[in-house]
Amino acid sequence: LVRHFRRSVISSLPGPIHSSYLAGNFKELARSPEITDAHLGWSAKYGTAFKIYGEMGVKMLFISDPKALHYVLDTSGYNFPKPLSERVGFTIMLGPGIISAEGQVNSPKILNPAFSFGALREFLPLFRQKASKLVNKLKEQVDSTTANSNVDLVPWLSRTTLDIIGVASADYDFEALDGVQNNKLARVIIYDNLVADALYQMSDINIAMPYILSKIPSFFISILTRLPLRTLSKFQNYVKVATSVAQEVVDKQTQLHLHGKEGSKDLMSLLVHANLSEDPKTKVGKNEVLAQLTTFFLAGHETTASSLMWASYELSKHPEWQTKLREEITKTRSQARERGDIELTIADFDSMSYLQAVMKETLRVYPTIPNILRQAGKDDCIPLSYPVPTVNGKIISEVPINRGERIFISLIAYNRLKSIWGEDADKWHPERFLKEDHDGTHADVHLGLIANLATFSSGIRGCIGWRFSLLEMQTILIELLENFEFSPSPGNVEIIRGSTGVMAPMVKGSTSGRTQLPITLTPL
Ligand code: HEM
Repeated sequence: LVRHFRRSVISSLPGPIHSSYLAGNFKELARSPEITDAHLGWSAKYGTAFKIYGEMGVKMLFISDPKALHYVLDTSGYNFPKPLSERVGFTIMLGPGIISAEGQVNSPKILNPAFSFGALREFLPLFRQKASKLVNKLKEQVDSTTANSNVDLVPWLSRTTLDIIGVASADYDFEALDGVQNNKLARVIIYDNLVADALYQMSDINIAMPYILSKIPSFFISILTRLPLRTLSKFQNYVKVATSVAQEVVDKQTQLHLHGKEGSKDLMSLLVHANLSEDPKTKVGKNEVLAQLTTFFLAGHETTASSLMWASYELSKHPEWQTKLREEITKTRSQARERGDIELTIADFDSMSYLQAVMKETLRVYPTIPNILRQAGKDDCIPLSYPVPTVNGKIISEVPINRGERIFISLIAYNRLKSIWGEDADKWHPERFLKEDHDGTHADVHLGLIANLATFSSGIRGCIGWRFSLLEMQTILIELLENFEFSPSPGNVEIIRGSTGVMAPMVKGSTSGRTQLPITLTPL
C-alpha cells in the first residue's frame, strides 16, 4: 500500500488515454491495425519518454530515449529485471525457460558456448542444407504455364527456420519442410498458426491475465491457467506437446552421454551434460532443461522467419537491391573459389557490404519483437538524452523511478528515431548503412548487439541467439536470391505489420488473423 501511494514522477508525465481499465494501453498496442501504430503515433505526440497505462490502471514509463535504454539495459541491467507479470506470461507461452528466468539459474551461462563464433561456424552446413531444401520445395510450386509462382512465403520460411532450430538445439528434425502433418509439434506451431492465431487482437482479459496472475500466490496460478481462455489454452497445448518432444530428445541424449558417447555439439547436448553434472555451480535441473528446449523451439524460429519475410518483402519492392546483392554474391563466390573454398564462410558474409546493409536495415525497420518490459528493482533515476516536459510544464532531464514501477521499452520507436537515423528513418533505405552520416554510428549513445539497433535488445539479457539468427538469415537469403527473382504479388495486395505479438506480415483487409506474405517468385 505504501508503495502504491508513493509519489510517482511517472504520474506527472503526459501520455495517451486508455480505453480499457483491465488492459490499459496494452489494448491499443494489441488492437491497432498495424503493430507499429500505437508506438509511433504516441512517440510523435509525446516524445521519447512519457506515461502509458498498464493493466488495471497502473502507470508505466514508455521509453525510446537512447540514454534511458542504455541505462536500463546496459549500465544497470541487474537493477532492472523483467517484471513478474512478463515472466508469468512467458512461462504460460513457452514454459519456465531462460526468457522467464530471473536470478540464480545456470542455463544462460551453460548455453553461451553454443553461440560462440567457433560453434556457430559448425551450423553453416545445416543452414545451407535446409536453405537448399527450401529452394527445391519452392521450385516445385512453380506454375509451368506462367513460369513463375505466386507463393505465400510465411509457411515456407517458418518451416525452414523451425527445421533448423530443431536440429541445432536438439539434434531433432521436425521435417516441417516435408509437410507439417508429419510431426505433431510442427503441426501445432505452423499449421495452427500458433503465435499469430493466439495473439492477434487479444481480448482484454487475455491481455491482463499475466498481470493478474503475478499478483496472486503462485499456488493459485496453476488453477487459474486452466481457465478455458483461448490464448491460454493454445499456448498450454504448445507447452504440452513441446515438452513431450523435449522429453524424448532429452532421454535419447542422456543415454548417449551415459554410454560415453558425446552426442552432437548442439544446445541440448550442453544442457544434458549440465543436467548430469554433480557440481551445483553448473547443474541444470531436468525441468529447466525441458523448458529451455520449448523456449528455443519458439523463440528461435518465429523471430528469424519473420525477419526473413520482411527482407523478402522489401526486396520484392526493390529489384535494384536484388541486382546489387546478386552481383555481390557472384563476386564473393568467385573470390572464395580462388582461395580454394567451396562454400562461403562467415568472413565472406561479413565482407559483403550490400548484404550487411540489407540485413541491418530490415532489422531496423522491422524489429520482430516490438517492445520489452522491465521493472525497477530499487528506487533509481533514469537519465534522458532528450529532456521532456511534465504536465505542469516543468522540463526534466531524468526520470526518478520507484522500486516496482514498470518500464515499457519500445524497440520500434528507438529504431525509428530521426535524431539517430535521419529524416528518412521511416523508410527502408539500406544505403544508410553504406554511408556514415545516417547509419547510427555517430550517435552519442551506443546501444544494442549490432549496428546500434535495439532489435535484439541490449546488455545482460540481450538476445542470446542474435549471431545464430543473422548467419541463418544470410545463408537463406543468399540461396533464395541465387535461385529466384522476387516481385510483388499481382493485384492490389497490401501487406501490413500484423498485431500478432511478433511483427509478422498480414494482408490488409484479411479477417482470417493468419500471417501471410504472397510474393511472385520467378526461377532464375
Ligand atoms: C531476428 C531474430 C531474433 C530477434 C529479433 C530476437 C529478439 C530478441 C529480444 C528483443 C530479446 C530480449 C527479450 C526480453 O528482454 O524480454 C531476445 C531474447 C532471447 N532470444 Fe532472441 N531474437 C531473435 C532470434 C533468436 C534465436 C534464433 C534464438 C535461439 C537460437 C533466440 C533466443 C533468445 C533467448 C533464449 C532469449 C532470452 C535471453 C535472456 O532472457 O537472457 N533468439 N531475443
